Amino acid sequence: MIQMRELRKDFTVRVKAGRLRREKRTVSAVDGIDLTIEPGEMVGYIGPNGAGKSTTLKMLTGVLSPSSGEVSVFGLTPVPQRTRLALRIGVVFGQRSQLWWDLPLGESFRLLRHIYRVPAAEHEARLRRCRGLLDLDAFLDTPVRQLSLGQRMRGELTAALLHGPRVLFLDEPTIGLDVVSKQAVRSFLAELGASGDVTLVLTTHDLADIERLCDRLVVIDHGRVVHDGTIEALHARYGSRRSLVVELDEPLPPGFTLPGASVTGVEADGHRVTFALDGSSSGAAVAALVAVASVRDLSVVEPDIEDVVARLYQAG
Ligand SMILES: Nc1ncnc2c1ncn2[C@@H]1O[C@H](COP(=O)(O)OP(=O)(O)OP(=O)(O)O)[C@@H](O)[C@H]1O
Repeated sequence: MIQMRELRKDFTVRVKAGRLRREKRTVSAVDGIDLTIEPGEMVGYIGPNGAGKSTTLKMLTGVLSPSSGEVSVFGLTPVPQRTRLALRIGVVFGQRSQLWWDLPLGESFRLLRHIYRVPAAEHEARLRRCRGLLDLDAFLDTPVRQLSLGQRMRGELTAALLHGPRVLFLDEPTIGLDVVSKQAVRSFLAELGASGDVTLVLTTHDLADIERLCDRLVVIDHGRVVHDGTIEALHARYGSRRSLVVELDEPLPPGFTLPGASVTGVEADGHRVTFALDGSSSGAAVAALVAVASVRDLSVVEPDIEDVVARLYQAG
C-alpha cells in the first residue's frame, strides 16, 4: 500500500562561513529510506528533532518531491498524482489547520463534503460516528478560531476522515493537548485502527501515543531507519528488563541474592529494594523473596519506553 525505495530528500541551505561569506551546504533530510506499509497497520514513525519525519510525510502526501528514489501510495506517485491521492488519504498536521478559520466547525465539514463530492448519506454516517466518538456537538456551531486546541484537533481529525480515506497520516496529533484531550484523541485513533478500515502512520514525540496505538515502530535518525519492529523487539534489542519493587518490614540480610534477578536500587534505609528481572516470569523471584523476607508490598514495573528510545537516540 505504501512503498518507499531508497527515498531521499536533500535541501540546499546557505550557512555562514566567515563574517560576510555564506556557503551552500546540502542537508540530507531523508537519506535512503526503504519501507513497506501494509493495509491496516498502525505505524509509529518517530525520531529525534530534525530526524526527517515531517519531510518523509510530506513526500508521502505529495507536498514535497523526492530528490531521488521512489515513493508510492496506493500505486500512485504522490506529487504528480496529488489530486487522485488526496481522495484516498487523510492528513492531520498538528501545527497546521485544514479548517476555515472564520466559519463554524460544522460549516467547514459541509464545505469539505462538497469539495470531495461525498454523497450526503455517506457524509452523514461518517460525521455521526465522529460526533459520537469525539464529542463534537457542543462546539459544532463555534467558529474555528474560537475553538480550544483540543476541540480544534478533534475537528481536524473529523475533517481528515469525512471523505473516507483508507490511510491517515498524522504529524504530531497530540502536540500541546491536555491529558483529557490526548486521551480522547488516542481512544478515537485506537478505535479507528481496531476497525481495520484505516491504515495509520503517525509521528509523535509523545511515546505514550505509540504505546497506546502502534503495533509497529519505525525509528529514524539522520534520515535513516535505525529500528523497524515492535516495541517489544526494541526492548529485547536494548536488553530492557522489567523491575520488581518490594517494600520490606526489615532490610534484607547482607549478601542476599535472588535467582534470576539483580538489585538495581536500595532506598528508605533498605526498606525498599528494586530488582531487575532477567527472565520473563516474576513468580519465581517473588516466591524466593517471600520465603526469606517479610514483604509488605510489591509491584512489577514494565520497562520504560522513554528510556530505551533515549538510548537509541543517544547511540545515533
Ligand atoms: N524546507 C527546508 N529547507 C531546508 N532544510 C529543511 C527544510 N525542511 C526541513 N529541513 C531540514 O531537514 C531536516 C529534517 O527535518 P524534518 O522537519 O523532516 O525533521 P523532523 O524529524 O520532522 O523534526 P521535528 O521532530 O523537529 O519536527 C532538518 O535538519 C531540517 O532543518
